[in-house]
Order: sequence, then structure tokens, then C-alpha cells
Amino acid sequence: MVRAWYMDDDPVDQRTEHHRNPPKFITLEDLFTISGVEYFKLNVDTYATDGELENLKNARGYTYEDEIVCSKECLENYEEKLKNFFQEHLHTDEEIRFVVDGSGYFDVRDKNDEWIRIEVVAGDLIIIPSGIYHRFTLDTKNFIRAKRLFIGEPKWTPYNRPSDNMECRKEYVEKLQKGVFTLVK
Ligand SMILES: CSCCC(=O)C(=O)O
Ligand SMILES: [Fe+2]
Repeated sequence: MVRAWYMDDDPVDQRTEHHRNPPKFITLEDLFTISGVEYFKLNVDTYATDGELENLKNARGYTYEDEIVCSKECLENYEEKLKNFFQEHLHTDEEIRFVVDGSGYFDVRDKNDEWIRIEVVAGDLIIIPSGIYHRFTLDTKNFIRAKRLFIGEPKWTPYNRPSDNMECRKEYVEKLQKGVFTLVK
């Protein structure tokens, strides 16, 4: 099960949990409302045949798929890539990751510019909206395998903060202000 919480501001060791004292968790519904981050739970043993991933890909137009493994052994330029993943940045498109093994943390800024840490483990599919400031880190186990999905030809370019004048950033801020990320019940 994915968990999310507000982070402390201790700069030491990005790979630990960084809970506040006392811990301040946030529900997935609230996470969506205040950031637009979406979350789906898939069955990691049956996703290849049970149709859930296929349905999601069709519904959202995800036509591209590949896999990334982040570990010292498997990722070329490991240190540098991990450093870049953890630089606060945004993208012009959604960042979609389906974790099939291992674990890690996506950190996203909420509307008050506070960091929320989202723990992802096998079976978690997370959609980070375009224009939101975020970053990624491995946890202390130093291993994750994830599928990367995309609409059309993938663009992975990170735009480091500050990128406030980018169109996708302005659109994202406007959506937040308009309350677009409200759950329809
Ligand atoms: C969990 S996938 C590894 C991180 C990544 O691909 C990214 O931050 O863009
Ligand atoms: Fe990113």
C-alpha cells in the first residue's frame, strides 16, 4: 500500500523516511486534491494478463512503455542519474511509473510548497502531473524496477526549478487554483 507523508527538513540522507515529529500522514484522496498526483494499485503478479494495466493504458492514451532498473549494477552512470532524479524539477508531460519490484520515494511539492514524500512499492502505479515540482530517490534498499509509460514519443527532459514561466507550470498552477483536482464522488 502506498503511504504518503509530509517531510521534515533535515537535509541528511535523502534515502531515509524523513517523517515529521510527530509524523503527519496524508491520504491518497487529499494527495490528489492538493497536488493532482494520481495513484492506482495493480496486481504485480497478474498485471501482464489481467487487463488492468491494458485498460489504464487505453483509457489514458499511454502508447509507449519501457522499463528502468535503478541499482548500482544495472543503471549506467548510477550516481549521476540518482543525483539528477533528486534535483527538484518538472516535466512538460505526466511522469507515469509502475513499480514492479523494489521501492523508492517520489517527493512532490504541495500547494503551500511543502514536500510530501510518497512511498512506492511493487504494484503501485503513480501519475505525477505535468508542471508539478517533484524529485525521486531510492530508499535505503537501493533498488527499484519500474515501467515507464508515456503518451506518444517519450520526453524525459527534467526542467529544474525555477521553471515558473514554462507553459506547463502556469497551466498546473491554474488547475490547482481552480480546484480542478477535486474528486467527483
Ligand atoms: C521509479 S523510476 C526512477 C526514477 C525516474 O525514472 C525518474 O525520476 O524520472
Ligand atoms: Fe521527474
